[in-house]
Amino acid sequence: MSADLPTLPQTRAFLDRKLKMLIGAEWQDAASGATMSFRNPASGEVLGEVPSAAAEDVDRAVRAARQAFDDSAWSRMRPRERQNLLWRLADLMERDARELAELECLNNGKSAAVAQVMDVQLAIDFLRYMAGWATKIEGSSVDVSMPLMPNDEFHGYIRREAVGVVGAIVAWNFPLLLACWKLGPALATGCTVVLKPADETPLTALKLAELVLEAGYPAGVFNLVTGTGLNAGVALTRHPGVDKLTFTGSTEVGKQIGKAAMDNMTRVTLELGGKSPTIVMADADLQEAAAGAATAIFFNQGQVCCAGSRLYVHRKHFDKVVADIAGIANGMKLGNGLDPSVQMGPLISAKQQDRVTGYINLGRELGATIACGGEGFGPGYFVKPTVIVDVDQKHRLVQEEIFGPVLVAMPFDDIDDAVRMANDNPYGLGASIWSNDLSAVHRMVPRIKSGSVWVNCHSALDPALPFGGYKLSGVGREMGAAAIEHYTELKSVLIRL
Ligand SMILES: NC(=O)C1=CN([C@@H]2O[C@H](COP(=O)(O)OP(=O)(O)OC[C@H]3O[C@@H](n4cnc5c(N)ncnc54)[C@H](O)[C@@H]3O)[C@@H](O)[C@H]2O)C=CC1
Ligand SMILES: CCCCCC(=O)O
Repeated sequence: MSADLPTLPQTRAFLDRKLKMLIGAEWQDAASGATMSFRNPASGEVLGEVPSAAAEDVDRAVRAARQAFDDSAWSRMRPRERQNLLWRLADLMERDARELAELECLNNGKSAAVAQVMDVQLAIDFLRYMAGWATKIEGSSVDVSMPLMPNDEFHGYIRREAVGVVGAIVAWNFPLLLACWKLGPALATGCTVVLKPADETPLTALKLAELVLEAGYPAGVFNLVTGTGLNAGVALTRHPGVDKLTFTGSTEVGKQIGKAAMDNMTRVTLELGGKSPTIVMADADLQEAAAGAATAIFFNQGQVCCAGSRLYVHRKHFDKVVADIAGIANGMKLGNGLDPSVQMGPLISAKQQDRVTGYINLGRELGATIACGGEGFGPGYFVKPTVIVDVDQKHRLVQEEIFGPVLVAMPFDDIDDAVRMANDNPYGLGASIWSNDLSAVHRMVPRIKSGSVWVNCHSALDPALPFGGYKLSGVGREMGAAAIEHYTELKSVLIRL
């Protein structure tokens, strides 16, 4: 075990127990007895192991979710009770916020201090927002008539009903937050859930499962299967008993899931990759913009779907802004996320470290200039915060998601140039504009092809604002009223009086 272990005894106790999946009311091993280990990215050491579910385990979980949805205390529960349960779950997460943050830090590498005020708090706030929605899922009535029955009277109305059994598959960059983005609307609308966390990061999902039971949810409402994407993930995606799939991860896998879902006409929402531009205009507050652009790419080690991984700066400020960001990068303290003074942790895995350093080396081969950082190191899976210049729009570094602390930077000459370059990318998740010229900003916002646009900030999220992408960045939205629509079906009712 790593020497950098958590401060809370309950966190250590959690790590020391035998971790099992939650299917129905029981904590279970995989039927085959198969297990898979997960690591502490800060040291590379094995942290523990969980069951590695196969199709038969996923089938048991889906059946438990179906049973709970079709005929249980849950299916008879009224919206106010669903509201109160979600609020109680949020309260329990708040009680155990530090433990959740330490588990996330140990399993993902991110700062425990940041995880507590960002990942855990955003998840708590979102569940409370969704608790409010439980009692506000409304239909509507409409005056209808039938031309072929002119003398008859009718009453028409529209019901919004829970979609059913939800299969949720999430990634490793925000394990708890992504799980709660799926769990919140599902539980608010009366659905039931089978969650598969990422192979690398099962810990906070397991703790969440414990809190769901402690909150008082009936058995089978929330089921947790741990396992690999190719085994448990594929089985869940293809299971005919799943009414809706919700996925966060790579665009490559998202496409596979979307295609598989259509075989069963399973409803599907996909929150995928990104290559979001940060645009620093001629009138920007340059110190604020440089600090904001650095945070936009280096927060969470750049492992953020909407990270500001492309920087476009008005030509007259380009050299200064790049130099300021490089200065911030060179001054960052990298290390174990349990140390509150650490500003950047490791990447999630050796595979991810190799992927990111591979892109940096590709930049060198293509003649780009490494303005700062540019290398990985261990033990653990660290990559220094890196800024790359002397690239052009068609570079793979500019067109492809790197998903690490690597920023590519280019100058632009006018607003049209900036908009064209920002949109010249297969992704469309987020974008930020740094300017105090409201006319220019309001002219640009409608022209930017992305699901979120931030002004003088980046990656700022609120439960009420839908989050999701244009183009290769996904289908559908997380959060907001839009999420309620994705977890419900509409039913039209017409009664001849
Ligand atoms: N948009 C985002 O938030 C994220 C984007 N990514 C991108 O994906 C790249 C690769 O990261 P990975 O961890 O490999 O992401 P991934 O997309 O392969 O894995 C995400 C989740 O999908 C599951 N999965 C994998 N293959 C599956 C399949 N065929 N069917 C069903 N489930 C499957 C995994 O077990 C995990 O739970 C990253 O470098 C990054 O570019 C990765 C994570 C999050
Ligand atoms: C706080 C930002 C969360 C972004 C969610 C994602 O990377 O999938």
